[in-house]
Amino acid sequence: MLARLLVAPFGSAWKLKERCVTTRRPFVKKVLVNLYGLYQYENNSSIAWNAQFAGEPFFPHGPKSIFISGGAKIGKNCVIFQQVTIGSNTLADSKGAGAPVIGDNCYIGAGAKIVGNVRVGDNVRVGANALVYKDVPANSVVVSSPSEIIQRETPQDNRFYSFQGRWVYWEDARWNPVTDDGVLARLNKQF
Ligand SMILES: CC(=O)SCCNC(=O)CCNC(=O)[C@H](O)C(C)(C)COP(=O)(O)OP(=O)(O)OC[C@H]1O[C@@H](n2cnc3c(N)ncnc32)[C@H](O)[C@@H]1OP(=O)(O)O
Repeated sequence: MLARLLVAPFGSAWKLKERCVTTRRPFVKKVLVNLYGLYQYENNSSIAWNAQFAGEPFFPHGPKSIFISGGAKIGKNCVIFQQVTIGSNTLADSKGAGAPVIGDNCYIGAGAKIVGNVRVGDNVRVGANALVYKDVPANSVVVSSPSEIIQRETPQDNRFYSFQGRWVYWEDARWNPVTDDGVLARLNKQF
């Protein structure tokens, strides 16, 4: 809240980020970078002030829980969902050491992780929760493991929970103790 108020005179956090880059005077730069950092902290994000963007991206759910390394380069007109990481690999002897370079018009789904010295071409779709550590050619879609159904036609009893030594279930917007002896016997047998 405080950071949002302090950022308001700059027009937006994005404009503040640009000022962090263009400001030459060291003391002013330090103040701006710290204010920008506070704003990121309040959003549970860390989009580095010196990460290079060819244009302002669109954050459909706001810049929340998004981590982008200072070494990353990102093209114009990109869409970046929440919980995305675009991160550096800083292990000196690693094959993937370096930071991602992402093209124009990319769409990066929620929770995707793009790490290390990878090139993602223009017009790429990165699926939700994808882990990208190898180059992705332009005009492609990249996803990680598909979801797998491991049981079918087996009703799942998701009602009962063990809490502080008692069995409880959630109903009418509150936790209720299990009192049915039959249910209790079954639950105690299982655990
Ligand atoms: C609160 C909120 O709403 S936040 C919004 C969150 N939404 C997102 O993050 C959207 C991210 N988008 C996705 O993940 C999309 O599914 C995309 C971008 C991967 C879809 O790309 P499309 O080119 O349209 O692919 P399409 O839907 O046709 O699916 C192609 C294949 O990928 C699979 N697939 C789709 N998404 C994923 C994924 N995230 N992970 C793994 N596999 C996936 C599909 O099952 C399909 O498999 P099949 O060919 O074996 O049937």
